[in-house]
Amino acid sequence: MDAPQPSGAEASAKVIDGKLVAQQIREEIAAEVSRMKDAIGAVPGLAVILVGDRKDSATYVRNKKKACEAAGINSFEVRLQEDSAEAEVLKHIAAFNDDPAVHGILVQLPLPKHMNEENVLNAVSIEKDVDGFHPLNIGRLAMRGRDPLFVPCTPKGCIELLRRSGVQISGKRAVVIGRSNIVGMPAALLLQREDATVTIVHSRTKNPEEIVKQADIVVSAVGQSNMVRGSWLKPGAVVIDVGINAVEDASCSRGYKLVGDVCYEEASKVASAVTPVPGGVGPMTIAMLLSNTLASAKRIHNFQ
Ligand SMILES: Nc1nc2c(c(=O)[nH]1)N[C@@H](CN(C=O)c1ccc(C(=O)N[C@@H](CCC(=O)O)C(=O)O)cc1)CN2
Ligand SMILES: [Mg+2]
Repeated sequence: MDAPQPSGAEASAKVIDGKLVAQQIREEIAAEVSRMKDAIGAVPGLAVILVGDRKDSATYVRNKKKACEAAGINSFEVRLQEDSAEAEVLKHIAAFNDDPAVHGILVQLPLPKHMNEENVLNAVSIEKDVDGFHPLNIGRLAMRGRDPLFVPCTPKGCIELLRRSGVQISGKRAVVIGRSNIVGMPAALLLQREDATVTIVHSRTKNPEEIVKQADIVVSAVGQSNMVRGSWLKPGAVVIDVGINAVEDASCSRGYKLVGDVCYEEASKVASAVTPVPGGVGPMTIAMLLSNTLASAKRIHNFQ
């Protein structure tokens, strides 16, 4: 899409409906899982390890399990107490690495502070690393001519949303705001692999708004509500808002509402397309996890 360029105050960006796209992808995956089961009798399996009692993590894990069920994917779950030893997590990872019914393993993040995230992520077999967080998979993402076995789900979801919305990436200027290991860095690498010219803006960047203003595609993943203003955006830019920030709102039954990093009202007057929060990138994360799990099972069973 070489987007129409909204200019006046009335202009309204296209809403990129991540919930709808994710649902379509989940249906495609369910059909593939069924085709695989019918053809070779094998069903993809996802193992999830959850440590501690964070409510948000428990919700994400529950939603992953439900999504697996709906797609016909088997799921296995291990829940450990907050004060469990790191060795306990490593023991479960080793067992899942050896289990032929398991094609994907993920450890829900963040881990409790006393655990070394790097040790834990390194322990997942790269062949089952459906979160794409193993350093070998991330390293391959960063290299030309090398392909990772898996790509992290949220950044993969951003690219898939752009692709399915008809947004051309090749040759465009992309700015990624934020440099986290799970979103910002892999998103920048993926955009670069799609032949965008990529700049990363981070907490030490001087005049971030001037850099963001040059972007045809903006991916924001910082976790600061309404940080990116309409005035930061180039008219016609495509905005992918990865931030999920809770802000107090007494009119909501749970006492807060979720907003993104981008001031949505302002952005929708300047951008050509924008993802909402909630209902934008978030649902794509789980759809991409199912996609990686199916791909892993197909790879392991040599099924096309
Ligand atoms: N091992 C991992 N840990 C974490 C990941 C990950 O990909 N792998 N990502 C996030 C959490 N996450 C999945 O784990 C996740 C976040 C958000 C959503 C989502 O659908 N969000 C909804 C809003 C949900 C709500 O109402 O609270 C949306 O944006 O519309 C799905 C998955 C950190 N940890
Ligand atoms: Mg950051």
